[in-house]
Amino acid sequence: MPTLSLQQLRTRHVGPIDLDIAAGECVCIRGASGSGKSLLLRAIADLDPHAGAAVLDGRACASMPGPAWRRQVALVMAEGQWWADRVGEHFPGGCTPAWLDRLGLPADALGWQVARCSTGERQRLALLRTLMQQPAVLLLDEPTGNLDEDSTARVEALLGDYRREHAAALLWVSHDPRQAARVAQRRFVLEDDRLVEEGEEDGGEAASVGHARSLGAGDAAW
Ligand SMILES: Nc1ncnc2c1ncn2[C@@H]1O[C@H](COP(=O)(O)OP(=O)(O)OP(=O)(O)O)[C@@H](O)[C@H]1O
Repeated sequence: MPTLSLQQLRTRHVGPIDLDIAAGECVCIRGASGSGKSLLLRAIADLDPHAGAAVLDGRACASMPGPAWRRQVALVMAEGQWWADRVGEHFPGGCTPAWLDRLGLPADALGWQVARCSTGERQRLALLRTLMQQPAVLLLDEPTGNLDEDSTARVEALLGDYRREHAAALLWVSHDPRQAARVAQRRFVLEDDRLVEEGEEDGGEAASVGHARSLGAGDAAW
């Protein structure tokens, strides 16, 4: 059974989409600016109007309250949302220095005022905050969009470890085809309101509409 299953999912701009993402699999979506990638992630997180169904381990989104769904199917937006002044107030369970260090953040970062954080610091802290909740699915909206090369590598490595250690399903929106090739087992482009699967590295043509196969043994390990 896939971890996340999108069944005839339609948003204002996209669909219907059928897509299964297996436990431990990363699927990347690229597409032109304005093609509807963020709206698709927001619909899966049940934050925007949509038709069709999103199903987590056999349980439909519609069968549970939105906050409970989003604890398991977590949307990570570029800079996150911040409701308190101090960074640490957004980490109710705390965060060890080791986790902060993995993203190149100092041990005292939880004591910072949110207002002083740079865009890239907010992006990394928002990601860490979400990982602390240990969601089964991560909906990642350009998670390295504001980051330099070193921080991008750190985020990619951390998310790779999280995916493997938690058998998490990742749906990763990126504008960078090289990043998509590095991090994802399957890659799609959002074109003409539908997901078109990209061909393999041997130059194969874009293959199919977003009906998914599950991650199989021997798929690329990242
Ligand atoms: N609340 C809204 N009402 C009407 N249209 C909207 C709304 N929110 C977004 N849109 C439009 O929907 C389209 C898709 O937006 P979306 O943010 O999903 O694009 P995107 O593919 O993520 O783009 P980018 O790569 O630039 O982030 C855009 O044309 C946007 O203007």
